[in-house]
Amino acid sequence: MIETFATGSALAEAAAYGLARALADGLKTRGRACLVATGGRSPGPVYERLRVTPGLDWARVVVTLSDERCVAAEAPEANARLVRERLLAEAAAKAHFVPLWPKPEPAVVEGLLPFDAVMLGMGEDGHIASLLPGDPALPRHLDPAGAALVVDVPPGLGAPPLARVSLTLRALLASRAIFLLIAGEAKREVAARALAGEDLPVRAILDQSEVPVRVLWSPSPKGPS
Ligand SMILES: O=C(O)[C@H](O)[C@@H](O)[C@H](O)[C@H](O)COP(=O)(O)O
Repeated sequence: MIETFATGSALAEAAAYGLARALADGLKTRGRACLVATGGRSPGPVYERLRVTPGLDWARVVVTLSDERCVAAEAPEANARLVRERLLAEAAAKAHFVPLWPKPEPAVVEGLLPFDAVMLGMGEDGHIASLLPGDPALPRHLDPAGAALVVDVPPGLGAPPLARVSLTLRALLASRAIFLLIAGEAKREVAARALAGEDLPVRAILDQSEVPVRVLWSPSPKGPS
C-alpha cells in the first residue's frame, strides 16, 4: 500500500508523472482537467517537475488547493504563494488558479467536481489538508456525506497556528485519484497506524475504496528535493 522511494527526488519524479497522467486523461476524455494542489514542504519539487510536462495543455487545466491559511495571497504562509511560485510558471503559467481564500462561492467549487487529482501531505498528527485534530468540528468535516465542500478552521490548531480554510472529506473524495506524499520515518509510522485502524484524519482517505489512493513515501524527513 505504501510505495517506497529511495530518495525524495525519485518520489517527486513519480508523483509528477502520475499527476501528469491523471491530468492528461482528463484533458483527453473531458477536454478539461482539475488539480487540487496542497501546501507543506513535500509538493514544491513535484510542482517543479509537473510544470514542465511535455504536451500538457495547461490552458485547459484548473488548479485549486486542498487548504489555505487565511492570509494575503502574497504572504509567505499562503499556499497560493507556493503554488504560484513553484507550479504556475513556465508552461503551467497558463493554468487557471482558483484560490480558496477568500473562500469561493460553494457553486464555484461544486463546478470543479469531480477533480482529476488531489495531492495531499500529512502531518505527524495524521492531519490531511487542514482537517486538524483538536478542531471540534472535525467529525463533521470528515463525514463523507457532509453538506459542506469548503470549511473554516479556527486558529491555534495547525503549524503555523493561523485560521485556515479546508476542503472537507466529501470534497477530497470527489476525485478520480488521490496522491498522498509523505516523508520520514515518523510519518511512515503514522500512516501505518492509520492503516491499522487508528482514528486519525488520514484514515478517512486510506480506509475507503471509492477513490484510488497512492501513498508515496521517501525516507528524507525534509521531503523531496
Ligand atoms: O497547508 C498545509 O500545511 C498543508 O496543506 C498540510 O496539510 C500539509 O500538507 C501537511 O502538513 C504535510 O506537510 P509536509 O509536506 O511538510 O509534510
